[in-house]
Order: sequence, then structure tokens, then C-alpha cells
Amino acid sequence: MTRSLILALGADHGGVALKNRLAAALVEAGHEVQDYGTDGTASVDYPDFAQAVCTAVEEKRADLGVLVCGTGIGMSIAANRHSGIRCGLVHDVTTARLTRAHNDANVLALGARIIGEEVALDILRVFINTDFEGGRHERRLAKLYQPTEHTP
Ligand SMILES: O=C(CO)[C@H](O)[C@H](O)[C@H](O)COP(=O)(O)O
Repeated sequence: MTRSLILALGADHGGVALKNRLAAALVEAGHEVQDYGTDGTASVDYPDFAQAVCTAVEEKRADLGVLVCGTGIGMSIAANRHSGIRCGLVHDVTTARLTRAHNDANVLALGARIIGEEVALDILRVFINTDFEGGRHERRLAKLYQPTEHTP
């Protein structure tokens, strides 16, 4: 991890252990972590934590966000309802790289009941160290924000 970043992290009860492990790794690597919870294993609702993390990213209080639930699906659905968020649900380092390089994803969603801790740590490292490529991908991203239908 070469750049020092501010990362907003959030999880539900299914993702809290992995979220805490990722936070520790980020701090160890010299990054700043904003931890929006949850903090324990009591059952909670993932939209509450997606909301906190995505708002921090949209308001530029954080450079990137990381959301963890059991599958990552609920968190990614919740995150992508925010107009300023592009959230990638990622299970491997290749899609971690490509969701930054091609989609300029600003939030990473992970499923703690789906992938192992070492894979998650590798994904996070690749995600935060990959830049958006721009070029043709700029045009495609712009179309995501056009209110009307576009021709192919
Ligand atoms: O939202 C999810 C699935 O899309 C997350 O994986 C949640 O963590 C999961 O639904 C929580 O399930 P639980 O049975 O309440 O622990």
C-alpha cells in the first residue's frame, strides 16, 4: 500500500469480524480508518451502515469506502442507491482491480461468509492501489448519470 488514504468502513453482524481485520491491516499500512460500525455480533441492519459509509464518501470525508456483510449483496445494493457511489461487489483480485480501473468504484463490498480473510485482504490491497484508467471508461461512466435513454 503506497498511498495514504482515508477509508470509511462499515459492516453488519455478518461482516464485523472481517471489517475489524481489514481496519487493522489498513492502519498497519499507514492509512486512516473511519469505522462506522457495527462493533459487535448483535443482529443489525446492513442499510444503516451502508448509509453512513456512503455519505462519508459522497461528502468527501473519506477517499474510499469498504462495506462487509454476509454476502456483500445487501451492502452493494444499498450503496448503489446513492447517486455518488459506484460500489463493486468483489470476490477476487481481478475484479478488485477492474472495478477500480474500469468502473472507478469508490466503494468495495465484500461477503464475509463467502470469501476467506486472506482473499479479502488481497482484494482490499489491490482495490486501494489501483487507479481509474479514464479514457473510454469516462464516456461509459458519464452515461450512468444521463437521465434519458442512450443509443448503443
Ligand atoms: O444482506 C445480506 C445478504 O444480501 C447480508 O449477507 C446480511 O449479512 C445477511 O442477510 C444477514 O443475515 P442474518 O441471517 O440476519 O445473519
